[in-house]
Amino acid sequence: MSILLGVIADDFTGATDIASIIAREGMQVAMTIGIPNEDFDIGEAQAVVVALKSRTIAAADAVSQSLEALAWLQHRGARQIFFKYCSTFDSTAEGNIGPVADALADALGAEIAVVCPAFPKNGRTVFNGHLFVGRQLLQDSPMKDHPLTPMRQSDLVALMATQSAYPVGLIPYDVVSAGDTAITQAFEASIAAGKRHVVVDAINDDHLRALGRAVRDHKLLTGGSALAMGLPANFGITPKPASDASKVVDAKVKTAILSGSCSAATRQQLARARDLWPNFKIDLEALADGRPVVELALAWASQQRQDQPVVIYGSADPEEVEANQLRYGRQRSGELMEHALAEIAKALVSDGVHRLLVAGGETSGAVISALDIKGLSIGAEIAPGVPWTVTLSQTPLQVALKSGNFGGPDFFERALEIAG
Ligand SMILES: Nc1ncnc2c1ncn2[C@@H]1O[C@H](COP(=O)(O)OP(=O)(O)OP(=O)(O)O)[C@@H](O)[C@H]1O
Ligand SMILES: O=C(O)[C@@H](O)C(=O)CO
Repeated sequence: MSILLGVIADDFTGATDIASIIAREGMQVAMTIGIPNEDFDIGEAQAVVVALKSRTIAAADAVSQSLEALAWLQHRGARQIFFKYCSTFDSTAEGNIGPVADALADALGAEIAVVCPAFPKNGRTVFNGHLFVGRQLLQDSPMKDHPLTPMRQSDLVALMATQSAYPVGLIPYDVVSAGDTAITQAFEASIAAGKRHVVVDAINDDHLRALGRAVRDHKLLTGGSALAMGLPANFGITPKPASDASKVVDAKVKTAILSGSCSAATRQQLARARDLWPNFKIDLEALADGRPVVELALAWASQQRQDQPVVIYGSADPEEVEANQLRYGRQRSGELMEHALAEIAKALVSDGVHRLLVAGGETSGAVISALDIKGLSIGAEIAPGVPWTVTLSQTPLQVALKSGNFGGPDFFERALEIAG
């Protein structure tokens, strides 16, 4: 069967985010970790989400991986391609959003591509081309201190223009609120004006649904997951009741919460989790000194009660992260922590942990890659953009990959409540 929608996501949490939104709107979704083999079984999937870990790698590598994913999706007949990036436009000085969007537009022969990271349910809105996180401009939000992709500019037209080789336009709020016909006309005017990428304002879900209708014939869409909300309807698909596919694992399974996310939201969630459950902090300095931190964490975990989750985290406040980065370098600090958490995940799973909650996009990428998981099926939504998933592996694991900034303060408790 040919697929309708092909999604290329630049990180794993973002991939589960968009997969859960598409599934909620009624599409059968398969999610692959990395570019799948030719024989990857997509079953009855109408949409396939290819999860890459390409957000912070070299731009040239992000482009080549994305093009490879595109080729795979085209081979499966995908009628429309969606490049999913973060709702806070997480990117480095080199990209990778612009270079990947350019390359996909070229490969598809797309004359225009929307740029819309808005995710109103999670407080991300775009107004006059500026990205807001709650009431703050992106550049004033905690994203300015992100360990890997500090965002210090909120004007998406300017940001995209520095990353892309093509002219960038804007479809502002007044046009968007006039509805899909007005948006369609504005896209035509943008093409006539020589624009290739167009930032589109959206401050609520109605705007995104109108935009979804207006882009029904576009070959390439780029944006956050909420832009996908209106797409299944373009293919005549209607929403289905919530799935309970996540509840395949016994309720009393051993559970671990692993966090490398240093976002304000995760730190608040962790503060609550630490009050409730046994917890262990990974010391980056000890890791850098080559001390056996992973072994210590595992020995500690093995002494904890089996009927409650263990919480293992590296997450730290911006001052501590900055001090670590000054001492060990930004990339090395991130890699040391990701590697340690991934090794811990591997050992915990072989020791019988069957339910994992992982916080942080890069961290999730490291953990899922280390576990050698090839795909995930999407289950119940814990919070907007964060579903439970079940791994497509011989011994299925129940996994939730939480984007750093997603979820309320009680996210971890809520996740365990609905896990079964
Ligand atoms: N104590 C620490 N010092 C320095 N870096 C750290 C520390 N703890 C974690 N890190 C690194 O910070 C980075 C956090 O990125 P990650 O993508 O995992 O979380 P996030 O940015 O909050 O999530 P998302 O990308 O979903 O928004 C990782 O590379 C992680 O290894
Ligand atoms: O769009 C978002 O905010 C998330 O899906 C994400 O990509 C965070 O890493």
